[in-house]
Amino acid sequence: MQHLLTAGAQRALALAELIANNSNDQVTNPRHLLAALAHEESRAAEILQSHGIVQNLILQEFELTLPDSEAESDLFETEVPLELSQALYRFPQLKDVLNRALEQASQTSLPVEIGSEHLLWGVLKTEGPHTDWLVNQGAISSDSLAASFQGEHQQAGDPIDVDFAFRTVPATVSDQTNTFRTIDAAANRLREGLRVVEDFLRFTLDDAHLTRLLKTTRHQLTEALQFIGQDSLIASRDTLNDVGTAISSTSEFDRSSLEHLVQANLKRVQEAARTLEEFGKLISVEAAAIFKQMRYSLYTLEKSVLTCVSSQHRLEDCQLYLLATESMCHHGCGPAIREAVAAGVCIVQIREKEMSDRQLLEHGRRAREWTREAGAILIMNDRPDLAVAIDADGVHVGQDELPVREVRQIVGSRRLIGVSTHNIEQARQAVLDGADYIGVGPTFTTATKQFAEEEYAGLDFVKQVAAEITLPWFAIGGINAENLPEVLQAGATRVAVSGVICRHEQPGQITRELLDQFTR
Ligand SMILES: Cc1ncc(COP(=O)(O)OP(=O)(O)O)c(N)n1
Ligand SMILES: Cc1nc(C(=O)O)sc1CCOP(=O)(O)O
Ligand SMILES: [Mg+2]
Repeated sequence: MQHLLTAGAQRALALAELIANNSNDQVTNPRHLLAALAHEESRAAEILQSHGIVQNLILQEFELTLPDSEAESDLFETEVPLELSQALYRFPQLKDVLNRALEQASQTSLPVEIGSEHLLWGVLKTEGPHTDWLVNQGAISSDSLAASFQGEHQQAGDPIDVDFAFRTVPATVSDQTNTFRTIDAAANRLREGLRVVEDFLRFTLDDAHLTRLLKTTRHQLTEALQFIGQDSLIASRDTLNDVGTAISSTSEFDRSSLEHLVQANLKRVQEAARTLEEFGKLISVEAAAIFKQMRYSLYTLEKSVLTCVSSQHRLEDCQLYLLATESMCHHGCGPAIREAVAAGVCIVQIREKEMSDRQLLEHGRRAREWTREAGAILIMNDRPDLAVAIDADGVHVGQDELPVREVRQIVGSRRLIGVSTHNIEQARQAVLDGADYIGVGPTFTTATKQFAEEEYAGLDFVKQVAAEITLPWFAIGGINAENLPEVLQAGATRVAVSGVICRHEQPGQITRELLDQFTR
């Protein structure tokens, strides 16, 4: 439910803020607001004057000063309607005043915007030196003010100059309470679900990148709830009477694996975010917008977490990846691929830049046979369409080629999509885009592909990825039997090579030498 403040009430709050600043006070308090309410020709000022209380008296009593006239005239420029939740956020020390003002504004049969007279009511209802002083000074208290709201002007049908503005949305106090209760319950569900997912990311997956993404979601929740008002949520909480707490579905206890558990909790937090978004719309548009963003982040997180888990299974024993190019091999690709997979390479990429589509199709079909016989994974470089045509297990794309989302449309959900990355931002993004594995390089100088000097990402990039990414990744670029120990030392557990195997007289033998190093 949104509660707008009338223009007069907004001006009073803004002026109170200026008075606080001018008086070197850190935060705006009820005395600043009282001085502001007495200032302009609003209903509140009228009421105060009718009790003999004028602005100068307040300023003197509480040693406050007004801002200069230029700053003050800026207040009349305010055009954007201010919502109660925003005011609560902006004026934390006026929280009680604003909540009291809302209570009073909600007393009428039709909901009203919160006007200056409601703020005055809130000021009078909030204990402090100002309430005692007001009683002594002009015998004005919340009780004496009650009449102004209850009968007088409404019964007379005399629309005296108040800044009421009637709204057409029906609202009852009980509707409000129920909305807050719903939001409170959904926020708790979301928080609990996020905690389960976070523990999985930290202790099972041990993924710093995804853990950070989850933390951002947690901060978004806190930020959005500030627009709603924590106090309203706690005030509306009624756990004993919440029928939901007594219901537990059997599916709640049906968790067959860690993967299932994390997926169930990711679904739970998405549902909670949707509830927050929908009910949040009734309280604050800002909060609802943040809840919506959260929901999308949670979809991305779900996709990334599940892809990560499933790719780790699919590429579990894949330490060495061969990029095979016909022209680089001594006796053609066939012997190189067959020998390499027999020696333990478990993933092969067809990387041909010179072949026509027809040649590539034929070559790809042969490679499919060689790899299938050996139980190895086959990836097509650059061409999602040909990956499908030869029934490859996946496709590899670079930063300038089709994005993952488009490639997925072509290759379907089961085929692997690999993405080349050359810096940590690209690596993080590839994880969020739904890549099944990433290439991380170039690590060392290579004769296989041309890179400018500044394009070499080196071992530092390998170390960065090792520190935060658990989606399977392959260090690549100039890796050979001599420098492989350094790459493994930097944190790589998987490596992709081309020249070192393709250009070798005995591809099987060098494959074994490379693989031996993983077990040392
Ligand atoms: C495993 C792996 N990593 C990186 C690449 C490089 O791909 P890309 O940047 O698209 O360059 P080309 O190989 O297409 O020249 C790769 N192919 N495989
Ligand atoms: C094709 C390719 N892509 C790279 C990248 O960093 O994206 S490095 C590279 C060359 C890999 O071959 P070799 O093992 O012979 O150096
Ligand atoms: Mg490419």
